Amino acid sequence: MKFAICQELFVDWDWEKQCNLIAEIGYKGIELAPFAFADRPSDISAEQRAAIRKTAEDRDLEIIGLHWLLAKTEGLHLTTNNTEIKKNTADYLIELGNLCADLGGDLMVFGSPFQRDIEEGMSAEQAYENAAEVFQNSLPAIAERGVRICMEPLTTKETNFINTCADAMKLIDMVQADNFVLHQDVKAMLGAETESIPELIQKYDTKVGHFHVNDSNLLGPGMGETDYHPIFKALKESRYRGWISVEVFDYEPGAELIARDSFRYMKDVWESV
Ligand SMILES: O=C(O)C(=O)CO
Repeated sequence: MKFAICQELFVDWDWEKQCNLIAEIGYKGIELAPFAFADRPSDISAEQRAAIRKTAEDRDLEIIGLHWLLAKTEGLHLTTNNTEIKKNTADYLIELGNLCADLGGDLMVFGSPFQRDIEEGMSAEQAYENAAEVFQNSLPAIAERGVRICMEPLTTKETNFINTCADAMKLIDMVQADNFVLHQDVKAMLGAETESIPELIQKYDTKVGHFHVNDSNLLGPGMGETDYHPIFKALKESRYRGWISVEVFDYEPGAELIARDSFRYMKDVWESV
C-alpha cells in the first residue's frame, strides 16, 4: 500500500526539511495544502513549481495532489446563488488543477467546509444544483490536465452540506464527470454515517478516489481510539488501489512525532491484516 501524508502540519518547516523527514520515515507521497505555499496558486511561478516538485522527486517522493482547496480564500463559495462567485470558484478550481498537474499530482480533495456551507434560507436541492454547476464548469478543464476532484463528506460539526458518502454520491451522480469521484476520510465517517467504516469501504469501493486516515481526536491513525485493523482489512479486500494519506488537525504533539507514529502504526496494522 502507498502511504502519504498531508504536509500542512509541518507549519513553519521549509519544504526541503519536510521532504527529508517524510522520505526518511518511509512515506512515498505528499499531499499539499496550497495555502502553505502561497495566497493564490497563480502566485506560484513555473520555476517555483518545478523546484517544489524536484525537491520531492529527488527524495523519491511523489506529490500526489492538493487538499484544503478553498481554505483561507475570500470571495469563493460552492453552493452560493451568486453567478459571479460561482464563476470565480470554478476558475479558481481550474487554477488549482493546473498547479496540481504542474507539481505532478493527479487528485484534489474538495473538503473546504466553510466555502460550501448552505446559506440560511437556501434549500438543499438548490445547493446541490449550484455545486453541480461549479463542478461542471471546472471539471472538463481539470480533466485535460489529468486531475480528478475527490468529493469529501464531512461531519455536521464542520459543514451542513454533504455529510455522508451517500450525499457525496448524489452530487457525483448529478455532475456526471469521469474525473469527479468520492473521497473517504476516517474522522468524517466516524461522525456522520450510520454504517460502519468497513461497510462503507466495501459499499463504495469502485467510487473512491482517495482515502484520508486520522481519528476523531483529530490526531493520526493509531493516536486515538479507532482500531484500524478492520479498516485496513476492508481496504485490502476492496478494489481500492489509491493512496492512504494521513491528515491531522491537531498539531500539538509535534509534526515529527505525528508523522512517525502514524506511519509505524499503519505499517504494522497493514502487515498484520
Ligand atoms: O480538504 C479540506 O478542505 C479538508 O477538510 C481537509 O481535507
